[in-house]
Amino acid sequence: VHNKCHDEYQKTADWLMSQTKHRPQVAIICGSGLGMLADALKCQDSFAYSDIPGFPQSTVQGHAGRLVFGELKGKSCVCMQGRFHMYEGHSLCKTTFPVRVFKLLGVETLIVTNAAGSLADGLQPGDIMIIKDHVNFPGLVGLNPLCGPNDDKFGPRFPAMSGCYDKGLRRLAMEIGKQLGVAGVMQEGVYAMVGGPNFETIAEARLLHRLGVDAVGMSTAPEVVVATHCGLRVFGLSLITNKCCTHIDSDSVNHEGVLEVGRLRSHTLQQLVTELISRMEINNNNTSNN
Ligand SMILES: O=P(O)(O)O[C@H]1O[C@H](CO)[C@@H](O)[C@H]1O
Ligand code: HPA
Repeated sequence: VHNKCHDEYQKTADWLMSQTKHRPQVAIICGSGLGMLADALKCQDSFAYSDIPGFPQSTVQGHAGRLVFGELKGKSCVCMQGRFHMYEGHSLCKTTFPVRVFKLLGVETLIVTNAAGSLADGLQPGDIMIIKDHVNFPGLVGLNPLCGPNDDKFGPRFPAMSGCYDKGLRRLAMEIGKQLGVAGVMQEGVYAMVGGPNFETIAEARLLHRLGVDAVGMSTAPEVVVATHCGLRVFGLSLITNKCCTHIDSDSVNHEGVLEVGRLRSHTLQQLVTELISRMEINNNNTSNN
């Protein structure tokens, strides 16, 4: 366990607030190949992760490694173009570092996105799965970012995780999907995080299927656990980029194919996220000074 102390999150938050006038209410974490979600932001201030004190570095193709602040439909946002994964060798505390920084910046709602493989018969590549719940496999065996001394300033020792994907936002997203004419490729489902970086074996994919998992990936759960612990409202979506290999003659999966589906679906995802942010209610009084 490599816990960070409160001061380390605060230092990074203070540095960011000294560099930008934006005071974000909503944070977005872009999944593999989904960095274009930041393109819709107006009046951008952007920072390379390598320039931000305390920030880890992105090492995965399809994750640019840039933090972008900006306005979207009257709301102040911050967007991570590139997330951190456990398989990159980061401690879980590092993979989730930005989430607590967002909390200190005044963010109220976290939108997490990811690329994921489908195990459900009804989910095809290109479909959008609204995450209704998750199975945190690394977490179940103790690989959890909340392990170690609890920081009571962020949240309780034993946080509840039932209901961590906000029901109101899920409902709103489905409604927006209908209005955008993409409801046919949208459904709710359960996401499971595995450690990666290898894609699943056939036996592993079959096991996940039998366990009732709809989509699988190598991220998201730790970020959502840390966000829920510190009281952020969470919305999550998976872009289904491939079917998991459940038979010897299934097409095999590769990262290039994963990124390609992201490119094909970029416009729809951008519309969906933009509308969701535009129509979600924000309770705090934080507004950008820009
Ligand atoms: O979860 P994101 O970051 O979207 O990326 C997914 O895509 C990559 C594999 O192609 C893995 O990193 C997996 O987790
Ligand atoms: O099939 C997959 N498995 C795990 N992670 C993934 N990320 C995209 N597709 C997959």
